Amino acid sequence: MSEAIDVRKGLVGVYADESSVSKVMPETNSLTYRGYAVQDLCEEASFDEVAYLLWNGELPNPQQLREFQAAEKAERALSPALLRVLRDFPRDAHPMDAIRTAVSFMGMEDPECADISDAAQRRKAVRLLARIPTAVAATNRLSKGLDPIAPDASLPFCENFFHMVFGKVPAKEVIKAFDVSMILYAEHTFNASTFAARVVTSTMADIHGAITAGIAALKGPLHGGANEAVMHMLKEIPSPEAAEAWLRERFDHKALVMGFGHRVYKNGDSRVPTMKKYAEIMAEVVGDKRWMNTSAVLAKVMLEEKRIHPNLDFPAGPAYYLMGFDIPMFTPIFVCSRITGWAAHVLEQAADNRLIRPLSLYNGLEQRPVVPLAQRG
Ligand SMILES: CC(=O)SCCNC(=O)CCNC(=O)[C@H](O)C(C)(C)COP(=O)(O)OP(=O)(O)OC[C@H]1O[C@@H](n2cnc3c(N)ncnc32)[C@H](O)[C@@H]1OP(=O)(O)O
Ligand SMILES: O=C([O-])CC(=O)C(=O)O
Repeated sequence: MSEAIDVRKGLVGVYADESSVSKVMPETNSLTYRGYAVQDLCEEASFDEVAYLLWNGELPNPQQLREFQAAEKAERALSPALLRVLRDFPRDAHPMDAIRTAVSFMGMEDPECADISDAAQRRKAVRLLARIPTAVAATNRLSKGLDPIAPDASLPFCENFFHMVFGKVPAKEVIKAFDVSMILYAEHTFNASTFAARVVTSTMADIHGAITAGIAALKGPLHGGANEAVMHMLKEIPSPEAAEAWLRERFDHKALVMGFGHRVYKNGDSRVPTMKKYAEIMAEVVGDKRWMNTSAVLAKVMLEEKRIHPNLDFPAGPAYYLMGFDIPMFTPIFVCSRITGWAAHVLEQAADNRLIRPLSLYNGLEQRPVVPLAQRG
């Protein structure tokens, strides 16, 4: 008799490979990037330092950081051809579809597109880190009938993003909250989008293909798309006082509550306390506590009734809203950050590659004869 085959739907609990990029420790609700606690990185480092860390394994010294920042700043501009393509996208296209297509186009334009050597992939990763925010900001402005704003190489990464979206740089508290969100979103082991990028890389395809796949996977509401869904949900709830009744109605319909639950963390997402702190700072800065008050009611009732904790998308959604971003930009902003984690995994996968190709347990019909077309009723 053959042994029972262990099918792990959703690959739950499966270790697909080893990785030294980050470590999720659900037993202590903690997360480290290359050995550093993520909340320490949020307080002591900037997003570009974290990008350097993820790609190089160590935090940069001041000289290394200056060189890394200079390389990123030099690559921010989009080509005239890409800008023309962005202008031709349907006005109502979802920005995630636009950015996925833009990254694919960047691949065709890149002179090193097909070169999958480690050195070339690293250079292309810098170009993607630099250009994706430009494409996200341009897409947002074009969707509103506004002209894109060119990147400003005199501005740091986060300041430049606000400049390209709004034409101005906000207060330092807002920049800090945004920078923290970028650090928290940067990397999270073998999540669905990172795994998609690794699968593509395992075929020896190029980094633009891997990142395009990552973006496609991130869009879904069970993954990165949840940060947009959270804000739509918060806006549907008339007031914090109405939140509990609204939620109980969702329970009656057995509906998913967006921004809650996680495949790995079952007792709380390591990143939530830090993001919540900065979302609350944003609520103070803007003078609007409604979203955080509504969020607090939802989190309390979800925990009491379902024992389910919020994930990072839950505080990130209102934080981005309070920063003034349009809701369809939230997941593209996640892309601007996660390009760092995806690229780190592309490099790691390629450095010790084996084609990723699992098995499926067939449960269809037994083999049968093909009936010629004329005899089929
Ligand atoms: C950055 C990120 O990608 S974080 C994730 C963002 N995604 C979301 O916020 C979407 C909402 N959450 C979910 O859909 C899920 O929690 C996921 C997809 C994140 C994780 O899914 P899984 O690991 O497969 O969790 P699983 O489905 O086993 O959940 C266990 C139970 O909790 C329930 N549950 C989990 N999350 C939620 C939720 N958000 N709302 C209501 N019920 C939930 C499930 O329905 C399931 O109930 P059951 O045992 O009665 O069937
Ligand atoms: O780890 C996951 O499955 C999803 C997640 O939180 C992330 O990608 O940041």
